Amino acid sequence: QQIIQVINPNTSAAMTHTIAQAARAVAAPETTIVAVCPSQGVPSIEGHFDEAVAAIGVLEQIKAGREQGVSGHVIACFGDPGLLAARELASGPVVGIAEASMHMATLVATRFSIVTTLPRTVIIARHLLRQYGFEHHCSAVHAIDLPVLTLEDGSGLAQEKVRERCIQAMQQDGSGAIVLGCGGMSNLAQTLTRELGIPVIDGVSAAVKMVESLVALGLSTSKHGDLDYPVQKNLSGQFQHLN
Ligand SMILES: NC(=O)NC1=NC(=O)NC1=O
Repeated sequence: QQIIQVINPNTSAAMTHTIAQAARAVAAPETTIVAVCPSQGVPSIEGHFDEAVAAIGVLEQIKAGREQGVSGHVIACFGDPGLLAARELASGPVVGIAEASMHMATLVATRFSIVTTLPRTVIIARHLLRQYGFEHHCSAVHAIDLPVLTLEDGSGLAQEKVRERCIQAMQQDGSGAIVLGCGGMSNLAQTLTRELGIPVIDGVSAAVKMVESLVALGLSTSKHGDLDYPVQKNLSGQFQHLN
């Protein structure tokens, strides 16, 4: 038995539920998924400011998960907010859904496209492609030009826009795979893969299986060097609970 903590870095309960369902759909029988989100922070993450605010909530959840003895962690926002800080704090493996989906895409295609939410989050995806070394694997990054929380408004409009953008990417980009660029899209991958006949990859499920693999291989975050636990010091005020 093992527990994998899946953190939705935004405070939307509906999106946490969507993410939890996608994680549980692929988790191994011996894996228990614990889905959480910060008690305070941003309702959705749509830029650099939101990511900075959300990162503190991610670290709070990582600390709580480590104290509960979880085997590993998933950061379920396409910006992978707080990823390296989370790896310092965690003892188990920490995988972000952007890096997980990008890695998976490179294993099934020579080029992939990304379909994300607002145009301004395109730059965040581009920063991650460079940081992870996948720039030359990614043909294009598209945005549905709708706010993140429209994915949870029940209208189906955002889901239809994702489908349209995936079809465009398949026809125009010369990509063999498509990466869904938002945790809130995690329930669309299977249907779109079947309908479009192209691997459409969700980062939540990819990250859950990568954490399971790391645990199975006995691999956890290296504490040799820059991902060692944070230097002990006295955090003050509202950050005391992170000590
Ligand atoms: N590109 C994105 O839409 N990132 C995200 N913002 C959120 O609040 N969750 C995501 O996955």
